[in-house]
Amino acid sequence: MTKEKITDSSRRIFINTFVESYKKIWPYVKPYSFRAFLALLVAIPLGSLDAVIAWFLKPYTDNVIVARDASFAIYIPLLIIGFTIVQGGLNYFSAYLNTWVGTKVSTDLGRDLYKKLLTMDTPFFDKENSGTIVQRFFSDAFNATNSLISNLRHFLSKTFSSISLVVVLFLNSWQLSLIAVIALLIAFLPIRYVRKRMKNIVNKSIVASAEAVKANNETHAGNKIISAYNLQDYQNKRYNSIMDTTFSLAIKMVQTTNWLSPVMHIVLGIGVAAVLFYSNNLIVTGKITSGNFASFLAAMLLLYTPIKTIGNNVVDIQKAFLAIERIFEIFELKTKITEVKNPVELIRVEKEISFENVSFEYEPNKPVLKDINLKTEVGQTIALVGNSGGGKSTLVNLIPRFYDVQKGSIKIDGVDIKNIRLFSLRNQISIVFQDNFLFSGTIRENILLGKLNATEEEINNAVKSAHLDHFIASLPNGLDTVIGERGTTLSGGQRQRVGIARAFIRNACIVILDEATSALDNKSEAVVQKAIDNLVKNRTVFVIAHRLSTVQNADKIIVLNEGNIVEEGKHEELLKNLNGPYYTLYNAQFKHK
Ligand SMILES: Nc1ncnc2c1ncn2[C@@H]1O[C@H](COP(=O)(O)OP(=O)(O)OP(=O)(O)O)[C@@H](O)[C@H]1O
Repeated sequence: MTKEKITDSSRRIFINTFVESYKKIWPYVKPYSFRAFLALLVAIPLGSLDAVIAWFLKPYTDNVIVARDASFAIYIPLLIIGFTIVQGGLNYFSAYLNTWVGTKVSTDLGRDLYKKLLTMDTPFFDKENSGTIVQRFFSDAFNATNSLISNLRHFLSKTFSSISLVVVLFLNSWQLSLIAVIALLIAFLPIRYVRKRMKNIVNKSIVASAEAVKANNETHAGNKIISAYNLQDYQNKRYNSIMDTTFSLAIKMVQTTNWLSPVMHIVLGIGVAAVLFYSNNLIVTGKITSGNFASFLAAMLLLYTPIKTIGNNVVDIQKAFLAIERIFEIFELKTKITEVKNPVELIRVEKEISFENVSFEYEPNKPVLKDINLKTEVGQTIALVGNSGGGKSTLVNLIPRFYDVQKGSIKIDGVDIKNIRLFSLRNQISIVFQDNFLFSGTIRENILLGKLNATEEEINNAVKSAHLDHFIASLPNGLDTVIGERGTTLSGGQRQRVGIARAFIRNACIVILDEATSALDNKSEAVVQKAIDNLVKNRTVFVIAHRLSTVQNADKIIVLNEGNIVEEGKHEELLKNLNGPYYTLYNAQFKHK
């Protein structure tokens, strides 16, 4: 490709991105287009007023300085006061309008980004770290729109200021103006070369600041491990290395962009020198008056500030556009878990849930479940046991479609769950994990998450069934007691029972218990087990438990090792097979006890 072609295509890319970015952000500006338009209009007189001083110098020089006619100068103080008041008022109005529109746009964008985040699926959250999510779904949107709006405001007023000053230049002398304009154009040339290099640095900076946010999040979540293992120095070193990267990227950015200003300064300086050199001839031959020259020079010098500001603004606007590109990339993110057209509504499970030749892998060619066939009738309890990493959690995670099977299918009453409306499928499932996530807020709010419109009676019922009633009665604020973030002010058993109450109030026909009692001591386990017994009554249950004592009453026990069902049956039947994996597991637990 020739040099011109490269230049031409990079210019096209720049203009296209500019237009594309605007097209994308337009729906967000549209509802406020009147104010946005007004803000734009205000920028015209605000910028153009800069030229008044320069233009004024011509009659002033010709009348007062050259012709010595003082009467002309009488109104000047009044004019200056009036002019300043108008410009001050316009400045305030422009800042107000721009901030109003900008903040509206950025908060609307923030709302939509959060809405998008809520639609993302488990495979997405497995892949993205918390820092990247904060950065991409939150910080980027606010920084980009705020920077865009404020830079755009200055860009507009300074552009109008430049245009009006250029008009003054031409009104005074077209010959000198040509020299000045050529100098300005040359000064602007380097701007577009900067963009490509910036993009790379900006992308790296985003990764670095996402790492910093992640490190802060992990320090909060893992504070006990950090204290217990004296990891302060270790964490500090890791954080320092992130900060070093941030610093070197910031410097790289300065090196990439900050040469623009001095280069423009030098080119414009050469322009002023050329104008002065040529103007001697024009004045001597009487082609321009002294007033023309004074006004021209003032306009040219005044032009330097807005042009320089525009240079910086363009760099910042480009940064904002790069951020906007990234924001709109988020809106285009596709989830792996999708819904078919016209999905079936799941009202309740009537007959059975079946796994038919189900195979699954998180990563290509690393099968986690291999050709699983499994059937459970409604109201039955299926227990999953087996070696660690055998695929038990993975298997139950497939039922609410946290992940989709790659081969085979899971069916509810003969309907593939991929054909069921996701909302209705999940509405029929209550899950209790080993570590139930509790949200900041009150105990009541956390229980209500299972069913937002539950009645007081339903809440009390859930509390009783989860064996939480005595504990709640002992609290001064009862159900309205505020628990810390993630429920840190509760014990493990209490947290678990709040999770069970939440699952209970949902009243779903499928219950999944993923090691719901594994983290508890025997005493807490006994209470939680009672709560679980209430939860699973008359429902179809999948239970994963390491303690085999808790699964002895299951209708069917499945032993899952390395992704294969290696044995299945009732407890007593399985124990008869003295060479079988269940017997080995059972024996191992009793020997440990
Ligand atoms: N999100 C994930 N991404 C990639 N691999 C995963 C993911 N979750 C689990 N795995 C892998 O899948 C395999 C099965 O894990 P799974 O959690 O289903 O086993 P498990 O039988 O429940 O184990 P445990 O009894 O220890 O909880 C493991 O090798 C694990 O490393």
